[in-house]
Amino acid sequence: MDLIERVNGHFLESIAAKQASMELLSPAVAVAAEQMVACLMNEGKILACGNGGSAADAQHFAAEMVGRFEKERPGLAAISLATDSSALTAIGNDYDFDMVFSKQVRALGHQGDILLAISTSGNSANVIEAIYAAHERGMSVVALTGKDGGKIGELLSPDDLHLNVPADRTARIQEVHILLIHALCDAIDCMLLGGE
Ligand SMILES: O=C(CO)[C@@H](O)[C@H](O)[C@H](O)[C@H](O)COP(=O)(O)O
Ligand SMILES: [Zn+2]
Repeated sequence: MDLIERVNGHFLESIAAKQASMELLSPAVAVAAEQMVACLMNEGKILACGNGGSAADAQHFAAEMVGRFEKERPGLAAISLATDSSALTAIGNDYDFDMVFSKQVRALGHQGDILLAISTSGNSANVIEAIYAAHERGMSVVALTGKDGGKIGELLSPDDLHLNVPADRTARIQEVHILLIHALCDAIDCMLLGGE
């Protein structure tokens, strides 16, 4: 087996997924960034959640909000719900793993906050529960999914935004998700600080 060919295949597939996503999702990313800026300027915050690679994405996003992305600016209010190992293990152990994010949303979320829900399949039960909890709290949802959007695609409300990556392979969807997250960070900074 030619491993270089195989690696080239990953690059080509990733490029194709990104090209298709650009054509489909750029306007929705701009709207999501506008909603996030409005939320942050109104004393709101963004809660982010996901499993596995998407947990890393939630943490990555929150770090770039609270710290910085590319430009110097005051920190912005965002929390990864996938990062506190004590909360995750306590809720998972004492209640149910399906509740690890929703319990945190109910504890921390307020009307006007935004939930950034990340799931490549759109079917992770704990992310779905977090969306129910966000709706209950009067929060809107920005959902990053892939494949057919899964159950998440069906339960979003008209106030929510669905960024569904048109790809089937989890790795490719994750690669587009991190690009979408960086594009969101850049658009938020551009609105707050002006573009160069
Ligand atoms: O990073 C990867 C695969 O690339 C895995 O860790 C993956 O994130 C996990 O299997 C997740 O549990 C998948 O959940 P989801 O994206 O379907 O919500
Ligand atoms: Zn991965």
